Parts: sequence; C-alpha cells; structure tokens
Amino acid sequence: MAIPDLTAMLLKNITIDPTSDAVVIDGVSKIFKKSRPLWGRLRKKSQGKDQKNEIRAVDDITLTVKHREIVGILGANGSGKSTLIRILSTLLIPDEGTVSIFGYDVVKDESTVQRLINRVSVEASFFKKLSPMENLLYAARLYNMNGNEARKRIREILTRLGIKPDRIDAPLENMSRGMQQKVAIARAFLTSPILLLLDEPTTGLDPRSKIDVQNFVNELRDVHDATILITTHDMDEAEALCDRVAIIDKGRIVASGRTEELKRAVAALHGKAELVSMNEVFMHYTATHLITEEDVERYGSWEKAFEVYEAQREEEENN
Ligand SMILES: Nc1ncnc2c1ncn2[C@@H]1O[C@H](COP(=O)(O)OP(=O)(O)OP(=O)(O)O)[C@@H](O)[C@H]1O
Repeated sequence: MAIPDLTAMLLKNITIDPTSDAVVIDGVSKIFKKSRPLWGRLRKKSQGKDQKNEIRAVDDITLTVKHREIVGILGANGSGKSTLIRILSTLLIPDEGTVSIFGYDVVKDESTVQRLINRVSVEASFFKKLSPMENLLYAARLYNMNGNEARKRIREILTRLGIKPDRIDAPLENMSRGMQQKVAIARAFLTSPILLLLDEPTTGLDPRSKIDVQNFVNELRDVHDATILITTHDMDEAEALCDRVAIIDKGRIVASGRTEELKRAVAALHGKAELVSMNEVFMHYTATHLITEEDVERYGSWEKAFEVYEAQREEEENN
C-alpha cells in the first residue's frame, strides 16, 4: 500500500544528520516545589524551620540515544520517568542541563523539535464523542495527509492493534481505557515520527495487545528508521523490546546497559553462576526494601509486594 512519505513532508526545511545521535541529554535536572496541605504549611511556619520543600524529579541525568535505537527508561512510580519524557517533548523546561534532538535544542529550537517527535502517554487528549476514525482523521489533517490515504492507513493501523472493525466508527467514550490507549498509540504511528517517546504505552493493556504494540514499535524502527525512547514498569517488555535500558531511581540513573549485561553484572554481585532476571536487576538497583518469599506470599505476587513498599516509600517522602 502506498503510504505518503509524511516524514519527508514534516522534515521540509529541517536538516537531519542520520549519523548523529538522536537524543543527547546532558546533566539535566528538574526541580518541583513540594505542595503541602495547608495544615502542614502552618505547622512548618510555627516551627520556624527551614525544611526541604523541593523535589528533584530529574537529578543530573546524562544519556545518549543513537539513531534507530530502542532505549527503555525503567523506574518505579515517582522516579522521574514522565518528567524526563516531558522535558524531551518540550512540555517542561529543564532547570539545569541541556537536551538536543538530532542536534536541535529542546528549549531554543522548540518548534523544530516538536516536528521531530511524537509522544504517547495515558493522558492523550481526544474528542471523546467522536470515533477513533474521526479522531485520527483530525490528527491526519493537522499533518496535511491526504484524506483517502489517511483513512486507509488508519484502518490498517487500528486493525493491526486489534481494534474490531465495528469499534473504529463508534464513539471513543464507549471504549475501555486500554482500547483508548491503543488509539493514542495509533495516532503516534500514523505520523511516523523520527523520535517516538512512549510513556508507559502498554500499561493496562492485555498480553495480546502488548505484543501487538511491541511488534509495531519494532516495525517503526525497522521500516521507518524511527528512534524510540520508552518508559515502562514491565521488565519483560524492556527485555523483549529494548536494545538498552537505563534504570532510574529518585530522578537519577542508577544503572544502564544492555539487559543481558545488567543481568550478568547483578548475578556476579550476588555470587550467582546463572543470570538473574530483570526483576532482580531492577530490585537490586532500586529497592529500599528487600522483598522476601513471605512478602510474595502475603501480597500475591512479587510485583504487588513491590508496589506496596513503593507506595509506603512515596508516602513517607511526602510527609
Ligand atoms: N508538576 C509537578 N509538580 C510537583 N511535583 C511533581 C510534578 N510532576 C511530577 N512531580 C513529582 O516529581 C516526581 C517524579 O514524578 P514523575 O511523574 O516524573 O514520575 P514517574 O516515574 O513518571 O512516575 P509514574 O510511574 O507513577 O508515572 C514525583 O515525586 C512527583 O510527585
């Protein structure tokens, strides 16, 4: 099927050197003010103490992503993944450091960068009364795509992502959250971006749909030369999809490399002959609490126990 060369269209007047790095993040930090309940603020005032009221959501991150690489940012809730993705997509300005996308600075060359990237996140905005087809045609029009070609391509992508034909023309508001997530993913694929930023794209999707999305991500890189940065909690996904991962904890990169390398390194640290799992690697670098077999039994699974301890940690940090 003839697909309009949208990438070429979008890149008119933008020079891209495919041999240069796709993303260069250099010493980037983002600091937020902690918002406190009124009672907490009054109490602090009365105590007259100068308490730390800042969160370094991203703390001195340096990372390079090569053209056509798929890189995973792995971190627990609140570790700074979305903040980093928002900086890359020009939605937030870094307080320290610089980021460039194919040589264009996210602050100084904001509008150029916006034409090179596409971000998918759970907060995707859609017209909920309209159907997936109508929403995606609207997006296609923004990118000057030919209507008939766009219609064909949209149907193809939505079908590939497992959306049933009768749902393609039905209102989005009647679809499950997972299905709406797939429409958000379809929108990013429709415009074949040079750099795709996927912020937890498969959270909430069933296993079959996860695989559909992962296959599509691979295809985008293999066929359309895209570079992909993906945040995820899902270690299997990271292993299946990413050439390289960076583990982030409290805004800092605590480990990075190929999954195989990290598994070998952690196994060696634990004195094990065979490779450990990616879950163990993740725990090794991020856990504040060692999860025991009793915890797994008590909470039903390793992931559930991890979530419970992370929630406790977050609560402690916010108090
Ligand atoms: N606009 C904001 N104002 C104040 N604090 C913020 C803001 N955005 C994020 N934070 C804080 O920054 C830290 C990092 O948040 P971020 O959303 O980047 O984490 P995350 O790793 O994406 O988490 P999750 O997996 O839950 O989406 C958290 O402590 C969060 O509460």
